[in-house]
This record gives sequence, structure tokens and C-alpha cells, in this order.
Amino acid sequence: MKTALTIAGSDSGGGAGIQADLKTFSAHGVFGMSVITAVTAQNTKEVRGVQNIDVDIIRQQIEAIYDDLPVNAVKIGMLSSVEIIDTVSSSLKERKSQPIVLDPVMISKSGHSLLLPNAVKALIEKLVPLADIITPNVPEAEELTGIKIQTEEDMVTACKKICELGAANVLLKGGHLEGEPHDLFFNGENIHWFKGKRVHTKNTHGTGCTLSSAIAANLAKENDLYTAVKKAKQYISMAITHSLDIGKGHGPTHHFYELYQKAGYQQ
Ligand SMILES: Nc1ncnc2c1ncn2[C@@H]1O[C@H](COP(=O)(O)OP(=O)(O)O)[C@@H](O)[C@H]1O
Ligand SMILES: Cc1ncc(COP(=O)(O)O)c(N)n1
Repeated sequence: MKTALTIAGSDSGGGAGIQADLKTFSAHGVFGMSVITAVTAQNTKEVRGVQNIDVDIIRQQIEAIYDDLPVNAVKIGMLSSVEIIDTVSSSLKERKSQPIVLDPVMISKSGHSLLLPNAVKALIEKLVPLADIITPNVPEAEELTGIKIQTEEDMVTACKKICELGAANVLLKGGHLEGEPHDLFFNGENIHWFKGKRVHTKNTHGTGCTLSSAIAANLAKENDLYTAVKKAKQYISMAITHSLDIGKGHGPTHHFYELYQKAGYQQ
């Protein structure tokens, strides 16, 4: 069985973070492992509190996994401080052999900051060069590049700038723009649009986490990067189509394997 590791924050509400990642791995038939970087007290409406995990135990979690278990792909999510970014980057650098998907989580859908403002520079310098692909949403790409993104042309300009920062590949997600949710893939040379159809729902908590961990799961299963993104886009479209109307805020995506089999999702 193939395996994937998520290095991210815990969402007590179960819709985003580590919980969404592990559900996504399972739905892909991939064995999931986790390194928890922060515990959030969170539900579909709000983030009430964040406790960062001590960097020593973050390092120990990574070492405990790599000293014993195979890791076929890694997904990185919420790393909120410079110290945590430094720790994860240096631990992974010693071990890197498998593909890394970086979701540069900055703000929750409910509007809470999940990355300290002074940590953006560390993320660019220490994590972007390690990653095989980075998956920012529009506000995150604006923060990384300083470019205001309002149109698809702006997305192309921002993607190119993110590659200049050292990213090998970029998937700039278009969910935050008006109109259909098209995502732009740029490999440093060519662009490709992964087109979506907007599902009119407020239940989009954890969509970015789900997409990035679906890419990691598909990479763990030895798909090439383009195919892994294509399948992940198919998966997230379905997970939003069947998202759950639970909680009073943004409900979570849906991860049940049988549902996807019925809908014809090709793993
Ligand atoms: N309402 C929607 N209907 C269909 N796909 C969507 C919708 N909202 C977002 N997506 C897709 O979900 C994925 C996550 O996108 P986005 O919401 O932009 O990121 P994030 O969750 O990081 O803010 C992208 O592939 C995006 O195109
Ligand atoms: C622990 C954690 N990681 C990531 C997100 C982002 O997800 P979203 O943008 O859907 O709120 C989150 N809310 N919580």
C-alpha cells in the first residue's frame, strides 16, 4: 500500500487541516500519516484559539515517521511561525526523496489568520524551494507576489512571479474569483487551465486542504504531476458537489469512497 504524510494543523471541527488530509488519503486508498504543527479550536464558523506545537516535538514526529515508515508523498499545510517553518524545512531537507506538495495556508475561510505576517518571507525562502508544487489560492498568491489578482491574465502574471521565487510548479486556484473556478497550472514553461464548474454552496470549508492532499495521494500512487493534479481537480469538484450542510458556517467537503466510486472517479 502506498503512503502519504501530512504536516499541518489540526481542525477540531474536522473539515480542514490534518483531518481533511487524512480523510482524503483514505478515500484514495493511501495510508495516511501525520505531523501536527498546531492545534486549532475551530468549527465551521470560527477559529477560537490556536496552540502551536513545540518545535522539538514537531522534529521528533518527523524523525519517528522517517526512521520507521515509507513515505511516498508529503503534503505541507498550516505552519504558522518562522520557527516551525525552519524546523520542518531542515528536517525534510535531510530526508527528501519523495514529492512534496505545499499548500501555503495563510487565512481560514472564516477569516482567521493562520500564518504570522513575519513568516511569509521564511515560507518563500525555506519551503518554496523544497516543494515540487505550491498550491496558493488568490489571496495567498497576492501575498506571495504583491500582485493584485482580479482576472485570469493577473493569475498568469502571478504564477510566473511565483516560479521566479523558486517554485518548480504552481497551481494557482481560482475559487476566490467570480465566475467558474478555473485553476492555473504553470510548470515554469507552459501554462494549462484546469477548468471547473462552480457549485453554488457555502460549504467549502477545507477545499484547499482537500485539493492539495488529493494531489499528494495521487503522486504517492505514482501518477505524474499533471495527472495527479487533473485527478485531484476531479476529486475536489466531487467533494464540493457532495459537501455537507452541517454546522452554521461553511460546511465541510465530503470524502466517502463509495460515493466517488459510484460517480466514476478514477483513482
Ligand atoms: N464553489 C466551488 N465550486 C467548485 N469548485 C470550487 C468552488 N470553490 C472552490 N473550488 C475549487 O476548489 C479548490 C480550492 O480552491 P479555493 O477555494 O480557491 O482554495 P482555498 O480553499 O485554499 O481557499 C480549487 O480547485 C477551486 O477551483
Ligand atoms: C488547521 C487548518 N488548516 C487549514 C485551514 C484552511 O482551510 P479553510 O481555508 O477551508 O478554512 C484551516 N481552516 N485550519
